[in-house]
Amino acid sequence: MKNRNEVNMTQKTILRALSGERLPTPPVWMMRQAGRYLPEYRATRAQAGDFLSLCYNPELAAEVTLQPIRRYAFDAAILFADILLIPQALGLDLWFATGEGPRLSTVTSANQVAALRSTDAIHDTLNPIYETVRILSRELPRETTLIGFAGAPWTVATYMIAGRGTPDQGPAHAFKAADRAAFSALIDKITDATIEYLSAQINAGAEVVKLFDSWAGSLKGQDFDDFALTPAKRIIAALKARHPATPVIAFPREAGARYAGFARAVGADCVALDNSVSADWAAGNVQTDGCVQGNLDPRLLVTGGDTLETETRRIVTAFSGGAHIFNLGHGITPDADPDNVTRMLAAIRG
Ligand SMILES: Cc1c2[nH]c(c1CCC(=O)O)Cc1[nH]c(c(CCC(=O)O)c1C)Cc1[nH]c(c(CCC(=O)O)c1C)Cc1[nH]c(c(C)c1CCC(=O)O)C2
Repeated sequence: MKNRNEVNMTQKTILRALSGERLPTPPVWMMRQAGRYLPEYRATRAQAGDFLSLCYNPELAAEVTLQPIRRYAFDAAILFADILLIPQALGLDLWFATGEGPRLSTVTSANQVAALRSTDAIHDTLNPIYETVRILSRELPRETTLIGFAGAPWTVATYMIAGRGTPDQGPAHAFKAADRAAFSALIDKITDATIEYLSAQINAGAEVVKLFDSWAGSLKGQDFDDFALTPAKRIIAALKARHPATPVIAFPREAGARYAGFARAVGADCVALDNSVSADWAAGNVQTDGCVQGNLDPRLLVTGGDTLETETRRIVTAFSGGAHIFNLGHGITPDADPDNVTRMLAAIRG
C-alpha cells in the first residue's frame, strides 16, 4: 500500500483551500464531529469506560475519529483528544464529572505557576495522543486531511485558574488583575508547552493544526493583544520555523470586529469564525486576507428543516468569492440529529 505521505498533498481539498484557493464546492468538516450525537461514538466511549480513558486509548480514539469520516466522508478528520490534556500534562489533576463538564485542580499563585512540570515532561503524559495521530495517518482515506489541535493559552488558562468552565472567565480575569506578572508567566508556560505539543502532533502525522481560543471574546483592548494575539503569534512563528509547510487555523471565538486582520497579525493560514459574525461581513472584512472557516449556527443541526438548508446555502454563497472551508460556528451538540448533518452536506455538495 502506498504511504499517505506519498500522495500529492496539493490534491487534498482542505489543503488547497488553506493555501488560498477558491474551490467550486467548499471542503467541509465539523467541530466536535466525533461526539455524543453519534450512537457509534457513545458505544465506543462506553467501551473505553469514560471520556478521558477514551482520549488516552490510541486505538479507540482513532476509531471515534474515523466514525464521522465513514458516515459522512468529511474532507477533514480532527484528532480525538481534548484541550485540557495540556494542563494535566503540566501536573494538574483532571477529571470529568458526569453531566457537569471538566474539573481540574487549580493554579492561582506565582508559586503554583512555578511548580508546574517542565515543558519537556509533557510528552510522558501525551505520548498516547501522538500514537493516535500515527494510527490515523495510516488509516484515514488518502483524500482526508488530518487536523491536530490544542487550546490557545488564554482559554486553557481560564480552566486552570477556575478549575472548571465558567460563564464569564471571572477567576482568570481576577488573577490577571491581581498579579499580571504571575498570570503572564502562566500564559508563557502554556505557550511553550503548546508549541512542543503541536510540533509533536505534526511529527506524528498531523497535516494541519488548529488553535482553539474559545474564550477569546472575553479579552478586551490591550488584554486581547497581550493574551490572545501575542501567544498565538508566538506559537505559530515557532511552528512555522520547524514545519514551514504545515498550515495553521486560528479560532479566536467571539472576537467580533477583531477577526479582521487577525490571521495576518498572528501568521495563521485561516481564521475560523463563530456564528455571531455575519458571513457577509466576514467575506468583506476577514476573507480578504485569505481562507476562512465557518460558520453555521450549530443549533440548526438540532432544529433542521428549511432554515438549515437556506442558511447553509447562504453561507456557501457569501464566501464563494474566495477560499472557504465550511464548518459550524462552534461544536455540534449532543442533541443534534445525525440526519440533519446529511441534509447540511447535501446543501453544500449538491
Ligand atoms: C473548551 C474546549 C474543551 N475541549 C475543546 C474545547 C475548545 C472548543 C470548544 O470551545 O468547544 C476542544 C475539543 N474537545 C473535543 C475535541 C475533539 C475533536 C472534535 O471532534 O472536534 C476537541 C477539538 C472532544 C470532546 N471534549 C468533551 C467531549 C464530550 C465528552 C463526552 O463524551 O462526554 C468531547 C467529545 C468534553 C469537554 N471538553 C471541554 C469541555 C468544556 C467539555 C465538556 C463540555 C461538553 O461535554 O461538551 C474543554
